[in-house]
Amino acid sequence: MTPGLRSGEAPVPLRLVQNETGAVRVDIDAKRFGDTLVLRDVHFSVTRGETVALLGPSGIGKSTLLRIVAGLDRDFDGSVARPANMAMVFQEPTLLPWRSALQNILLVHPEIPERRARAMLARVGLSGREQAFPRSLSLGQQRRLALARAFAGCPELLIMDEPFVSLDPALADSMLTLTEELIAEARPATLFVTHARAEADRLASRVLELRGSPATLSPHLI
Ligand SMILES: Nc1ncnc2c1ncn2[C@@H]1O[C@H](COP(=O)(O)OP(=O)(O)OP(=O)(O)O)[C@@H](O)[C@H]1O
Repeated sequence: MTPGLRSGEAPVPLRLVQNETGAVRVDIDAKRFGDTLVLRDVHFSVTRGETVALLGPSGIGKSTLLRIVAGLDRDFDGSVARPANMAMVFQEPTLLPWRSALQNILLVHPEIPERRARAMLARVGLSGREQAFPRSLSLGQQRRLALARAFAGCPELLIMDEPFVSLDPALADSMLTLTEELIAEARPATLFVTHARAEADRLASRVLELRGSPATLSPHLI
């Protein structure tokens, strides 16, 4: 029997389909690494304009879940329906070191006009730094550039993996405010991982928590 299924149920074919509504539908029956079952019966949706925080202890499977939702890991039992236009923000800014701030946006979004890339840089407070290389930017500026790049393509789905971790409190606060504003403008379906309950309470309209071994979802209303 396919793992994660109850007796009598038909196996769900592995598929990753495009969702035209801008919403995300996640149905993970099982995710294994080798013989180890990491995720079991993880089912949830995120609608367009909704921000959902994903909490859980270290090593429980949060990043694994994000990678499945993003389509980076297709080796699981179940299905994910998501919009095609997606952006990801990681703990590290993951910028191209030998490209200018402007090129870091345009190379990822060849479809947008240069004026939009410049406008996004201005929107995140990097006006005048268009030709700067990432290493000449402060960590806060690099994170702002990563946000500008994520939002430049008007994503329908935004996935963030601990985007504010290891920032000093003042910088984390200003990044949170900027992210809140950008999300309010673009209204993507947003799913983000955090260890900080305060971040979840501030940004998210709903909190999901992974618990147990193998991990499954325990929903919380806030
Ligand atoms: N590529 C892999 N191969 C084998 N095991 C893996 C792989 N990636 C993750 N794991 C294991 O899967 C489990 C979940 O890992 P994951 O990184 O998703 O946890 P996490 O909740 O994001 O942790 P953290 O909060 O520390 O980042 C862990 O036990 C990890 O060791």
